[in-house]
Amino acid sequence: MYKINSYGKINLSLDIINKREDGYHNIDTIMQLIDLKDILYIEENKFNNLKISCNNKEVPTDENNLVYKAWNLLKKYKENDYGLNVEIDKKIPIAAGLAGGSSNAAYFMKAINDIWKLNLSNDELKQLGKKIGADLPFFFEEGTVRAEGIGDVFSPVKNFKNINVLIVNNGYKISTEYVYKKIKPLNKNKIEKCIKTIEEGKPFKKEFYYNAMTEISAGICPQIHEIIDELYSLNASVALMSGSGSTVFALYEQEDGLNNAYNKLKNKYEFVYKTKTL
Ligand SMILES: C[C@@](CO)(OP(=O)(O)O)[C@H](O)COP(=O)(O)OP(=O)(O)OC[C@H]1O[C@@H](n2ccc(N)nc2=O)[C@H](O)[C@@H]1O
Ligand SMILES: Nc1ncnc2c1ncn2[C@@H]1O[C@H](COP(=O)(O)OP(=O)(O)O)[C@@H](O)[C@H]1O
Repeated sequence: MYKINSYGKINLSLDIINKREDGYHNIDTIMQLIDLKDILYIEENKFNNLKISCNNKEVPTDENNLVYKAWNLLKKYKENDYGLNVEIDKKIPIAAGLAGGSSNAAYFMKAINDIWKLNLSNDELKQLGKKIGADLPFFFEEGTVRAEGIGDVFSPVKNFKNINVLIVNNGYKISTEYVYKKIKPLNKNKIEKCIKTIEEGKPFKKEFYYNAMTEISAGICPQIHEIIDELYSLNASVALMSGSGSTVFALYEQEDGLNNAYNKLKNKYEFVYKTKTL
């Protein structure tokens, strides 16, 4: 049995640059790995197939699961007749802007590459992952990176690890596709300023953190604005929606500020987690 951590991500800032010929959008974002994680339990079976189980009944366990899509991409590289049973212990809220599904698929790909010695390079895995979703390539980079293109062209950012993060999600699921369909590219070119303020370190300057998707997602889930305001009233240094939402994350420079906000909100919203950047 192999036990694999499958970490989530937040977008420390997100800009939409323009719409591409292929219908996707060029984005400019700072992606940050966080210690909020699912756990994948993987073991071989003798049936040359993939069996997925999950403690969250809202996660599909058929070919719609992104792990299944990863299996379909990788199985042609294996030189054995074994299959795999994958149990997903789901902690990351679904359709939340935290890329839980993409993370599961990416960490599954890394694990199988190692377990079955497929000898695929990180870049080959990244290119395969991109076929499953635009968020997958990030999980072959990890840490803190600037992502452009559809989210697959990376440049380094000074690492931003071990920062206190409060994750607040009211359980409202938002379709990424819906938000991208509604959004007008803004290209506010604010990412450079956010990178600069990250490189300067603390104190965090909230005016430089920005998510171009917030207004669209808050249009269908107004509570996003309420949660942001509430987090600022609880002394968050930064409070911002992650990705297409509905998750809002807050950065706290001090542990006691984080603990105070957590204790005030933990019984008010469906998912409230204390975590750290990785
Ligand atoms: C918004 C972001 C920001 O990190 O994250 P989430 O909120 O999903 O976590 C990502 O761009 C989400 O990436 P991901 O969720 O993998 O998107 P995909 O499954 O590849 O695409 C879902 C749909 O979103 C649109 N899409 C996605 C990525 C992109 N750069 N441009 C797009 O227009 C496309 O219409 C696509 O059909
Ligand atoms: N392993 C998985 N974990 C979570 N959601 C998954 C998974 N595989 C497929 N899905 C589907 O993907 C959608 C949400 O994916 P997720 O990565 O959680 O969203 P987001 O990218 O917004 O964080 C949901 O519709 C869910 O049914």
